[in-house]
Amino acid sequence: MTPPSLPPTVAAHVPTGVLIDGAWRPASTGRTFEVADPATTEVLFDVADGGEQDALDALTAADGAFPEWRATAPRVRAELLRAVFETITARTEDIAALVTAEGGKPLAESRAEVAYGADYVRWYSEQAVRFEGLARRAPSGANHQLVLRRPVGPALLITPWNFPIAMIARKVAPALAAGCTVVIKPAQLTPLTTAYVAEIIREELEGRGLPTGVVNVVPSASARTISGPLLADPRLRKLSFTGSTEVGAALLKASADNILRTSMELGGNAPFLVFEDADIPAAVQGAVQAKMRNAGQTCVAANRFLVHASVAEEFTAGLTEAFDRLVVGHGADEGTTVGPLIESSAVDRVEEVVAEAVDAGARVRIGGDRPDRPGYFYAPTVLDRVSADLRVITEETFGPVAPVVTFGSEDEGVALANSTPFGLVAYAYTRDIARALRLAESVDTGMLGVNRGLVSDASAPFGGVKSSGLGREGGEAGIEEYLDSVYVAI
Ligand SMILES: O=CCCC(=O)O
Repeated sequence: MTPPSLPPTVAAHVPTGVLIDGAWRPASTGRTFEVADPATTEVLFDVADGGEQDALDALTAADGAFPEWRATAPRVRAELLRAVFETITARTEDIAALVTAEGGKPLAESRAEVAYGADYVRWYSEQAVRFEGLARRAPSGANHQLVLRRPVGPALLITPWNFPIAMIARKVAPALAAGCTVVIKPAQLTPLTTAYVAEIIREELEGRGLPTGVVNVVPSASARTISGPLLADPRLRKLSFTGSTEVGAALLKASADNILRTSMELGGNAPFLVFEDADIPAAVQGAVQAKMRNAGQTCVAANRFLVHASVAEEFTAGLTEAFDRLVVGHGADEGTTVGPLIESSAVDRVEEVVAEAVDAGARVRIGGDRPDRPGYFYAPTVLDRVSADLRVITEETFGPVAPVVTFGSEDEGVALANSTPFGLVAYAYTRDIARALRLAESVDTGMLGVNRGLVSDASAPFGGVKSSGLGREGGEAGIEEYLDSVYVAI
């Protein structure tokens, strides 16, 4: 069934099987699972529910293709990725419609995500020919040292539902550029965009006579059914995962037996600090961007607004007015600026943490309820008088809720910012550059936005510290995750 949000011309080109060694086929289980539009709850597609046999077949294909793929000239890999970038960019409208249909985000955001995802592919097409090695005389003078780089091997890429093109692009592009082959396990809730992009890569591989097993895709309703046998198989050499800290920790344990290389992009609890010297209208604008991208469902979403007491009312009133101007609706409707949450349980959770805050004395400045319409919506919400020990502050809300907590000094603000096991991103608004540099030293974070509500950039190292993960995606660092060093003493 194709709802109006997904043009039939796009729907006709979405593969719904498993992709193994260059061919789409039904799952070996004979089962399918449903993918629905979160704005209407209508079912879009039945997708192959891959099982253990599909996972192992995909790894066999990736392992079989690896020797030939790693031996291709870097320029060949670069040109393949460049062609994929061009095709994704040319098909922006189709892919954006798909992102909106399965994930709910407004079309303008989906277009931005397509450009962001394509940018990873372009960046790694450029990096594919620029691996850094080393040649030098040993300090003893007795010999020379060469350090060569080579791909780690077949990689399992497990992606989340909230950015179905950007998250796969930033894993698959550096993997392919490095010479690795891959098995992709897309998110159960949004597997369609990944399948569409994988088909673009498959066509390019086939058209250039390159090994067809380089990219394999196994959708499944059970992530563990796919990851379990693959992590236990010594042919797999690398795991890259984006998702919750809880699942990431379990995957790290499962990766230990085969000593896998791992990259983990996990949960966050981003503080958004507004100091007394901040440009408040700019801070409000940045806050809307940092909070409301994908209706608050991003790992880099500002989760806690920590505001100096002297500017708290001006900031909170400005944020309330800005939220009042947002338009909640179906992402494909003209004018929508906030789409639905991904599923019913996500709305239940947001409702629960807001109710807990209100019971504890928080004040609802705007929102605080579900709009009266079908689909998984929650109203953009601003809360103030919030105590810092409530779940709306201590846990990642993953919804359109902005709780405001006040502080009295820079030290107190930093202490509040650091009072979490997470450290993915932080945002700070201040006119004082010395303070901004102090924050870069004192806030526990992998990324810091200074007077900016968005840090994501294909050419920059994205990743966190503490329970927010291991490794970096994007930039020069991203390809390192897929490369080993070989030191040669001559
Ligand atoms: O949700 C995680 C990734 C978001 C981003 O790359 O900006």
